[in-house]
Amino acid sequence: MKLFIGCDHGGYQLKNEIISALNKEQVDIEDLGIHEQVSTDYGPIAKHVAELVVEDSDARGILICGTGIGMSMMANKVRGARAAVVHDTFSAEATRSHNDANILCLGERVIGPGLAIKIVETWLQTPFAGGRHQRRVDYIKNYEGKDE
Ligand SMILES: O=C[C@H](O)[C@H](O)[C@H](O)COP(=O)(O)O
Repeated sequence: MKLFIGCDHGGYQLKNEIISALNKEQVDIEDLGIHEQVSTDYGPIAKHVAELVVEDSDARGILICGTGIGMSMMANKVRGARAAVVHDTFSAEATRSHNDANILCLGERVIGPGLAIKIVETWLQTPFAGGRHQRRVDYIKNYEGKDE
């Protein structure tokens, strides 16, 4: 699976810990920065990751800032992006199986690395369940006028 990952300064340490923890044989990670701990606006990073994710239906994205919130707000402006802020494993599973989220947003200032890595693993491993959820996700897709 192709995985695009990005962060601002608020998520820089957690991004590096997640990259270190992931199995590189299972995920092809592309780190879109930032690459040093300097104050950085989250908007352009979120836009970049989201645009790459929506171009490839098999790709996923992870965006990390202080809270995950700014990243999710920006990413969800990109047509085809379904970004979700998640800070527990139940929601990590649900946002994949029910919502077919293609971008996971995390807040380094909200949770520790142990839980964050568990959330990422759960989120990457959980398939979309389809069925009744397909109709609901299709409603979102139809609203934004994008056919996938
Ligand atoms: O949603 C926004 C993110 O959490 C940012 O990482 C945060 O707002 C950055 O704040 P500051 O510039 O005070 O470090």
